[in-house]
Amino acid sequence: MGKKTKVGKQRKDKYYQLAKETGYRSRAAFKLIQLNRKFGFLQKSRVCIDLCAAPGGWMQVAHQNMPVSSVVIGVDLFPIKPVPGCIGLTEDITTEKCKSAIKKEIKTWKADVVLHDGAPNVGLNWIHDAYQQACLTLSALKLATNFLREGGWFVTKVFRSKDYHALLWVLKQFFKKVHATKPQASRNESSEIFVVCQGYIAPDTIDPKFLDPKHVFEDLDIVKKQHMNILHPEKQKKAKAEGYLENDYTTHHKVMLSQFLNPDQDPIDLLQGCSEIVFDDKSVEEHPKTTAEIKECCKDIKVLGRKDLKALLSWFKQMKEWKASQVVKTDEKEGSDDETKVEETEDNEEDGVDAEIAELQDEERRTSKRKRKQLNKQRQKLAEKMNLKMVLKGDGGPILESNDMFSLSDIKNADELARMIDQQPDIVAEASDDSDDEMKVKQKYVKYDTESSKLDSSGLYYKDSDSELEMESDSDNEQDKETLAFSDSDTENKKVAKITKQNTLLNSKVAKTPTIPKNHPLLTDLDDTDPVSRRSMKAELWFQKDSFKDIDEDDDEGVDLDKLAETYKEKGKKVAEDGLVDDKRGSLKRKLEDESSDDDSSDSDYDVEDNVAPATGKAGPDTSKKDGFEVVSQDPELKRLKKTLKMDAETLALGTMIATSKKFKRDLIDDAWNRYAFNDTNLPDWFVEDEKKHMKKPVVVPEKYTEEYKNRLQDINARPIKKVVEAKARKKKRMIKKMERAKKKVEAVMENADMSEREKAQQIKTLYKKAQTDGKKKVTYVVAKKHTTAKRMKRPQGVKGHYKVVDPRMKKDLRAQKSKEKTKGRGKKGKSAKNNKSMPPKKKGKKAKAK
Ligand SMILES: C[S@@+](CC[C@H](N)C(=O)[O-])C[C@H]1O[C@@H](n2cnc3c(N)ncnc32)[C@H](O)[C@@H]1O
Repeated sequence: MGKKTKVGKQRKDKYYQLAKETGYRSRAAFKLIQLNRKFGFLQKSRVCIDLCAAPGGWMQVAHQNMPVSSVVIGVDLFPIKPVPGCIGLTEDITTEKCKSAIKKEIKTWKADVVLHDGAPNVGLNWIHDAYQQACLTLSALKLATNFLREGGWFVTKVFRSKDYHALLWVLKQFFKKVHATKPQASRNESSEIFVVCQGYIAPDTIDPKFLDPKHVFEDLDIVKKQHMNILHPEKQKKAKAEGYLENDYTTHHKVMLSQFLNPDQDPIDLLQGCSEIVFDDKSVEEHPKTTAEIKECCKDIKVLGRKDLKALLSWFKQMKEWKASQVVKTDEKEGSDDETKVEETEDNEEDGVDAEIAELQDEERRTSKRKRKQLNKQRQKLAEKMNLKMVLKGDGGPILESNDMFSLSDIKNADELARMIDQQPDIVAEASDDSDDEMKVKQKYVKYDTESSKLDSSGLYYKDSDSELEMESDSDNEQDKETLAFSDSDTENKKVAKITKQNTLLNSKVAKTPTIPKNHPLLTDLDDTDPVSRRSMKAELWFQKDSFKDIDEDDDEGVDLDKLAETYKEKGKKVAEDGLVDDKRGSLKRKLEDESSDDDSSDSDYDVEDNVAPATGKAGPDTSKKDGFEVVSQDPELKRLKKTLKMDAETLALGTMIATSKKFKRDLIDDAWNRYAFNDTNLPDWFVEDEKKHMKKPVVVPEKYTEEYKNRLQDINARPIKKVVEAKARKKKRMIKKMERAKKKVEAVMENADMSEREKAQQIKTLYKKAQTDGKKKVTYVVAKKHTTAKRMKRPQGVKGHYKVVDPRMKKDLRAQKSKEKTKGRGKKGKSAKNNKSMPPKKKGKKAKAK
């Protein structure tokens, strides 16, 4: 199109704009970019000839994509404005002169790729233009055959016209693979397509007919062309002097239509020697598909063109099929009359059976679906309950507890209970370690039904066989726990409320079924106010700890300190593992608090009737015994003690030493008393204080013992708290998601053919940059100079990015506010409240809002 500068509105599409922006000389450049992206022919090419190259868009693309110092020769009717690193020739590609001009430039080299985007000066009519273009392509191919190396590429523009297939056929003779494609940059309304030919065969000699438009585009059928041999034109089949067939002395041969419609006959073979087709079948002749045109074609086969022959062949095919269907129909009709009746009855019977089977199958499917649904529902419920710790693993829950198994109304006293335990094979009772005369029964495991569900040492049910369901719900449990822990949504709360309600109802149902008299001997008041029993209970509680379990009375008299240190290490480890050392704060205090709250909850789990220590290993000490039962009392004093007790490394070490060595313990107690201790009352405060300081021998815990605890506590304290870890994990997750989103966007950008590489790179950079920031703009606050308003201030030196100019007053105010927040709550409550009241409310100015 060279100098043709007519630019219609329609031409100014996005590729036009893009070409302007990116500096390509023509929008056609994007077509080559897209073709090259698909086939990658430029990357490995060293020599490229671009035919019809003006204004040079393809030359630019070729130069950019080929290796450095490659040769690009552009040829056009019109002079090409020099493209850096490329050679431009002004020649007509259809001439011999052009060939020698290229030869001059290319010397002895061979081209790796020949491009052709030629469009002749057109305008007469479309058919003429298309033909001209096809001829130009043949000329380009001719040049390509001169300069291409073996295995080289030829890329050409072709218009879809009647000559398209002929052209494609010729191209296929010269190249191993021929791909026809229409790049995005090519307008849809344009009939141009691009043919990428791969792997030039490079024949030694080429029959000039292949490159002669007159011959290639002649209206002759492909069968004829196939006699042409591209590699060995001399071997082309010459028409043999076959002579006449016997009794056949004419060149005009009539063939009956029925012969063509014979399924065993190949119509192409028949067509070879046929001059006229005679209709001998009325039904075919009258068939709607037998058009007047077909009838006309049948009259003289020798004058038919490719198109007509094709139409004729397809008509034969259709007629053959129609004929075959006709035959089948008549056969069916004949046979069907006799068999219809028999078949009908059989069919009816079969249908009935089928329907029945289908119905049964349906029913079965529905039942199994219902069952599955129910099972899923049960599983879900169980998982929810487990989540709320209403039921523990394997806990059948209160529903399973049968009244006849353990009914308080049936048991009047401890003897009765003992008797019942003896009678009930399901209940396994274990006698207490202290074999008192009184019956102290610690029910450790209670089988409460034949399904072997048991109570574990902590009084919780478990099942012997871990069913699949349990395994699932267990894992679900872990997951759901987290969900519940972080979920504060209404639905979750409602769910929890609903389940709790259900459970309460169930509990109450079980508990309320038997009517128990109020003055039942097993019902005891938990609030034991007797201080003596409380103290003894405390002591009992203390000595029930695990640490004292393995201690024999006087076994450790002669224990040496080294041995003690070893034991201490072992024990220390166990203590830490057991969670005596709080793994979050490094303080035992919280752990103890948790324990005490657990106690609370477990206490509250029992109804009044359940005051009887119900088979829990954690049963309290036997302080008050009624009818031989241990009574667990709530001990507020102990709770207070636990709460206030601060366990540092030294105390923990001391505790372990006490627990492991009787001697050490006795010495410690001995040292706490002296002969001057009289337990006097009403002493002055200063004296009491002094006594505390000086009247006891200070306990020295060897440093090496405390060290380990210190280290452990340090480790624990160094750990970030759970909420921080969670927040960090959430942040990380957000970042990962962001990056994934950015990646997707980057992929989209990479696939965008409308953008240049540079634009893509820029956009990708910004996308990643944006993904890496946490979305908050970093704002630098700059304090305004005196007598300058914020608006007037220019960007101060050294300040990059987003900045805000703030008033100096505001800065001071904010600082004051911060320090006030820090000191909030210090001092006496009453006093601060008073002060707050007396302080005037702070004004909320615009400046404060700005922050
Ligand atoms: C569509 S333009 C080529 C655009 C070119 N590929 C580019 O990217 O800038 C077609 C070119 O074919 C050229 N052309 C047409 N007939 C030609 C011929 N016989 N010999 C050489 N060039 C010819 C025209 O001058 C016109 O510049």
